[in-house]
Amino acid sequence: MTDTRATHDDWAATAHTLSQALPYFQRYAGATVVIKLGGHAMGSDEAMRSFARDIVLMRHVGVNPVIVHGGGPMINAMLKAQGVESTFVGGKRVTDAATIEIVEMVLSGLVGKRIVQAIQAEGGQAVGISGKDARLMVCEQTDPALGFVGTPVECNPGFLTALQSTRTIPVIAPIGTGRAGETFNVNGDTAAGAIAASLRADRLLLLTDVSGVKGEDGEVISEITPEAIRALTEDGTISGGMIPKTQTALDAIDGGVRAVVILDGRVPHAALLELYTQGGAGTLIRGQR
Ligand SMILES: Nc1ncnc2c1ncn2[C@@H]1O[C@H](COP(=O)(O)OP(=O)(O)O)[C@@H](O)[C@H]1O
Ligand SMILES: CC(=O)N[C@@H](CCC(=O)OP(=O)(O)O)C(=O)O
Repeated sequence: MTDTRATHDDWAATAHTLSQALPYFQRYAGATVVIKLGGHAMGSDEAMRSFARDIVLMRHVGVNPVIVHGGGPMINAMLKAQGVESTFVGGKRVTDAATIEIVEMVLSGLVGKRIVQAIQAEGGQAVGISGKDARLMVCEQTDPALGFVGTPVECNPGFLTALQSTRTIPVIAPIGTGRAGETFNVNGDTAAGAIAASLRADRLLLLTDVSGVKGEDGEVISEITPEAIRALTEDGTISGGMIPKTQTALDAIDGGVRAVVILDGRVPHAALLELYTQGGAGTLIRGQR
């Protein structure tokens, strides 16, 4: 008897939570939300299942989710198996001709398809593409010293909105094409920012393995201004892999994205918490619109 009561109370709590989410469901119905899933945030099969389920739920309540993924640790493992060591400059991998082939194989072939399969296992429809497909991300070389690393200069948002009209969730690997048909390695955060700006997205969520941008005291900053980002980068508080993330946030906002959030993708249901509850965590960078 007591057990039945407890279960009933649990259900009542679940129903209450769902009911509380109504204003958020209404706010984000029809919104475009670009979610960047970093390699460090991907984790176990169970974490991937949970992420995929959340994305399918978002789709069902009217959000247009666009996934852009990373896969740095997976690329490192494959390069190591081939006896190749990578170096990073400002959070970007120095990419020679042999490395770009492995990067493309790992991102488009392995990581992207794993996410597609996970979404489809939860009942969604997803398609794995890279910035080469439909000229989604045309790039210029970022810096000759980085080799085949590209900066997106032109996107194809019309192709993504066409996918949205069939409720298909794009899963995008950060590989770009050059105007002369070269293949470029694009930092996952940079790619997500360019795509979010081209769509004038309502939200860009950068899911990583830290709880947000940390200040000098090591505490997460819940909301940060572009000026503070510049100051913390200059004094070295923001370093390594956090540089492309914060730079992406600034570029995305300049490009018309409403808001960017940098948050911990290892927290279960991180994206749902951010969109559908008051308990959204991480660091918010607000745009102008
Ligand atoms: N000020 C900072 N606040 C938080 N993380 C920082 C900061 N400066 C550097 N970092 C580093 O940035 C890392 C996130 O970047 P990265 O490893 O490239 O993530 P991902 O694989 O998710 O793209 C964190 O794990 C942390 O070590
Ligand atoms: C140019 C560049 O650095 N490209 C990245 C692309 C993958 C990525 O960004 O992965 P995470 O998001 O997991 O870090 C790389 O080669 O690692």
